[in-house]
Amino acid sequence: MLRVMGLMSGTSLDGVDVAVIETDGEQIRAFGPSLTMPYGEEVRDAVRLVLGADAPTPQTERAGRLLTQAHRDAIAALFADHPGLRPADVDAIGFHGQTITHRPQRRFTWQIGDGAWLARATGRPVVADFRSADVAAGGQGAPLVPVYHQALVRRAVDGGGLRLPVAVLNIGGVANVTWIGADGTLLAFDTGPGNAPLDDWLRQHGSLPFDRDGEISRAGTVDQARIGQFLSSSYFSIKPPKSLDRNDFLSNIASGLSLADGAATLAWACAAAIAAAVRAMPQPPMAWFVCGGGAKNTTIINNIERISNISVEKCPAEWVGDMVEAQAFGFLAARSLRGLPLSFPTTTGVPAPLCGGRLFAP
Ligand SMILES: Nc1ncnc2c1ncn2[C@@H]1O[C@H](COP(=O)(O)OP(=O)(O)OP(=O)(O)O)[C@@H](O)[C@H]1O
Ligand SMILES: CC(=O)N[C@H]1[C@@H]2OC[C@@H](O2)[C@@H](O)[C@@H]1O[C@H](C)C(=O)O
Repeated sequence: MLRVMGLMSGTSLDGVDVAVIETDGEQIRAFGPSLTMPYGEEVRDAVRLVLGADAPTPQTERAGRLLTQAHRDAIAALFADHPGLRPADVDAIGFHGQTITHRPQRRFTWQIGDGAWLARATGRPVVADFRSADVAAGGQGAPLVPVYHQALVRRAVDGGGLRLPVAVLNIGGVANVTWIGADGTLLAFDTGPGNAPLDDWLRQHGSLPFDRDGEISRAGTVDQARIGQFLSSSYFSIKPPKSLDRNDFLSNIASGLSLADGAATLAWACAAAIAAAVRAMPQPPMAWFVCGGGAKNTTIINNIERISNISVEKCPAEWVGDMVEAQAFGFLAARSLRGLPLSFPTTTGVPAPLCGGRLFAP
């Protein structure tokens, strides 16, 4: 068993999640401490400036440097909060970096962040660059979390009380789903926009970072004509596996609406895209389990239940919903070190199960 630390900086650009787990890359033995360190405006602005970049520039260098330093600071904060855990107790760090551009159809995906620098700064082996090998082999490069969702679900099934098939949702900036069948079959893909268009809408029109607890979207009226238009996007008829970049769906479906009606329409759009995902599954899931920050948006959660007619169940407490992605990159680091596959034909569309990640020694 390894003790690994996973680091995730997701598409919502809210901060770095750090989580420790004990695993051999197949089973999860224990969950360790975790924390979120929000980004300061300097890092967030530097990253926003380079979203969509496809070649290195002084701006991408700067964003990568600030981002990596913020990850080092988040790691230091975790050790400071947990003096019983020393750096030497961590066998490896899984460092996702920050996706700034994701164009798998051009075999291009770019996560900024300097794995070599982080390995030197922490004195620990770092596994980074998780998506490139998959994209180079013709896969979508995302989602990569499904194999970890599978391990979580297996543990919960063994513990009793969870019946298959289930669907584990991650609602971050973009939303993705992992369907797990009774025989362990995996099917995974990005369902559509998550919180990103809603966050952008509230930032631009309400000077708010996000729709806390779904309060603003709850107060508005959904514009169903715009939802109809949104659901006619070709993305929803593409067969999975499929993946998205943060800004593939922008907040312009809300243009001209009031703050609350725009928020209500965007929160419905996120849920309608999730409900539409059931059509691609071999069987409807018995329940949704929702991770990621969007799990706290009760409007989105209620909408998912209403549109899909499938209940959203509480995740087992040990999962720590906000930390699942960070835990996953620790798990993927362990798999990478053991040469186990990270992606599969049914999760990224890669032709055969494939390992990935690049190891940086300290
Ligand atoms: N209390 C809350 N109420 C409503 N929404 C919330 C709350 N807390 C967080 N969120 C939403 O969750 C988002 C952050 O989610 P998360 O950290 O899972 O995303 P991410 O990891 O950056 O994205 P991705 O999974 O796409 O890479 C915020 O931007 C916000 O929209
Ligand atoms: C290219 C990229 O970074 N994609 C992210 C993004 O955020 C959510 C969704 O889109 C998912 O496909 C993926 O992240 C998770 C962690 C994954 O790879 O499973």
